Amino acid sequence: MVKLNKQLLKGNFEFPAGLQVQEFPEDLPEKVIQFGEGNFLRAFVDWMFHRMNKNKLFNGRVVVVQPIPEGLVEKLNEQDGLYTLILRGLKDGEPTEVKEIISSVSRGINPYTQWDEFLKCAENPDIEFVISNTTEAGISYDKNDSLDKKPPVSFPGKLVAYLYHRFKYFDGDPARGMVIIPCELIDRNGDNLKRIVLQLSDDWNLPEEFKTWIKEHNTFLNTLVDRVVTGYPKDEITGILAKLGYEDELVDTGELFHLWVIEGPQELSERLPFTKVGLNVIWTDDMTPYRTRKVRILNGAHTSSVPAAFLYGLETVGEMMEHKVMGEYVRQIIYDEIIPSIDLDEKMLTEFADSVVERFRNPFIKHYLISILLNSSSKFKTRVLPSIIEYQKRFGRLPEKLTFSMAALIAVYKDGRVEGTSMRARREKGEFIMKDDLPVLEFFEKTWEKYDGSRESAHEVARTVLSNADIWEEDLNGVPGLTEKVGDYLYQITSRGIKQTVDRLVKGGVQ
Ligand SMILES: NC(=O)c1ccc[n+]([C@@H]2O[C@H](COP(=O)([O-])OP(=O)(O)OC[C@H]3O[C@@H](n4cnc5c(N)ncnc54)[C@H](O)[C@@H]3O)[C@@H](O)[C@H]2O)c1
Ligand SMILES: O=P(O)(O)OC[C@@H](O)[C@@H](O)[C@H](O)[C@H](O)CO
Repeated sequence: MVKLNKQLLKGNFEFPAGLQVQEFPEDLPEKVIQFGEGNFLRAFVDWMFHRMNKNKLFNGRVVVVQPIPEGLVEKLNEQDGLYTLILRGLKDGEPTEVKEIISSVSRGINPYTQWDEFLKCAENPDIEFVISNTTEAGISYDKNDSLDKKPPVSFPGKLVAYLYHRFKYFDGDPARGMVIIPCELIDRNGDNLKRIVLQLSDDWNLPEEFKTWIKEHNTFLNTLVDRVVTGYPKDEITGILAKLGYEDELVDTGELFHLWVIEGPQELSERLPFTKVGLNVIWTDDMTPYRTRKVRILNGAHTSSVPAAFLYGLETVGEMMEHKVMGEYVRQIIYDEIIPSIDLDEKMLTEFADSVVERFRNPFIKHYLISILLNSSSKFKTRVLPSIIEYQKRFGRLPEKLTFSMAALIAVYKDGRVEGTSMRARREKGEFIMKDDLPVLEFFEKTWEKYDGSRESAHEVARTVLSNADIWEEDLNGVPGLTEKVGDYLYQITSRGIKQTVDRLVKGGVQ
């Protein structure tokens, strides 16, 4: 089979009907440097730049930097930055599939083997924007990082190296400051990235003038992204490629829905005219309500329902939503516990929740529970725990199902064995590989080893887990009633099994 690359676009290859293909944009300059080549950015930001280019609006391309040693830039370069994006869902009630070859990526750079090439991008005056999505783990301060490492280990370290090179090359020219737009799903991603960039600049004794240039002439924006991206469609790839007629190792899939909230000055919306091509991008001066709504309802519902659904034996979000018990469990969690815990307009929250339920039910995408389970402990802290704590404060009692969801998450690690950097764990249906931070996996392995099957021992597991301030940033045994309830649920899950426990919980029978 022929491979997707620019020759294919330039030649007479007969692309299948229904696939949108643009002329290869050879002459467009690179205007964006992007840290991260993952599924999400390719199905979201790069798709947006592509849409603008198609409408002759942005007229620029994205040079993609691989943030860690392993990644996809080699494959990206083999395909001249091209890949096929398949978006699926209901549009005006009709099943819709949009297939398109995305051509906004100019090339990929691996800074581990192409450090000079990476720095050369800092010398390019056309490159004005930095985009990133390096997972929640990416925007973190590493005090051992160093400018002498080529490249520095962390993403913020690489960004400092880039900005410092630019600062020196353009002699501190204020006009060469960058607009930095992170997409990581952490609270106030732009503010946090800026804080770490300045901290590293201090640690590395970089000149005061550089730090002033960062503060005064570079803009760090806070953003919130929303689109379910299901990535490479491993189950259906043979059929998809047969229909496309060419080989593409970077096929990406996701839902039709998208929303990008950017907290930033209106004048930037002129330089980044996403809305002019109908993209759902909101420029605002306060993204907090959007973030609270999305992270607590959509991500919170995922993170609180997936452990139980996965232990139950289900595989995808779609299956979970259509399941008689689990589907009801998710709805009860959203409407009876998460929404009442949030201090925002209830009507607005309910409308958003309705749309989330519909998106979760999207029958045209396969969102695997196991991929949502990845790094669940840190996600639980930011996405679910605030709902538990705030519900407790508002109503003087714990939300049953969210509290149970904590026990279900702890139960996922039961009898798991750490192997290398992941854990071999077991549900009724069979073995699976659980991925989380290594210290977290080791902690759960050790904690469960002491379990003897008794109620007291289940309470001890709950007490030990809740006391781990490295995971929760506080000792959660201080939350009234939490240890007791989580311990009870752990005992029920391990003695009766997950199915019976959830079934009774949903029908209001467990206590
Ligand atoms: N997939 C979705 O539906 C979706 C939707 C919204 C937001 N997100 C966010 O996007 C993130 C990435 O999702 P994805 O689907 O693109 O995953 P992916 O695995 O395809 O890509 C992950 C990217 O992060 C980089 N990365 C991983 N660990 C890193 C580290 N420690 N330091 C620096 N870079 C690191 C990788 O190099 C890669 O570029 C997720 O963490 C999620 O919070 C995903
Ligand atoms: O991508 P993660 O692993 O951070 O979280 C899993 C899902 O909750 C997430 O991908 C959502 O589908 C997404 O945030 C929707 O915008």
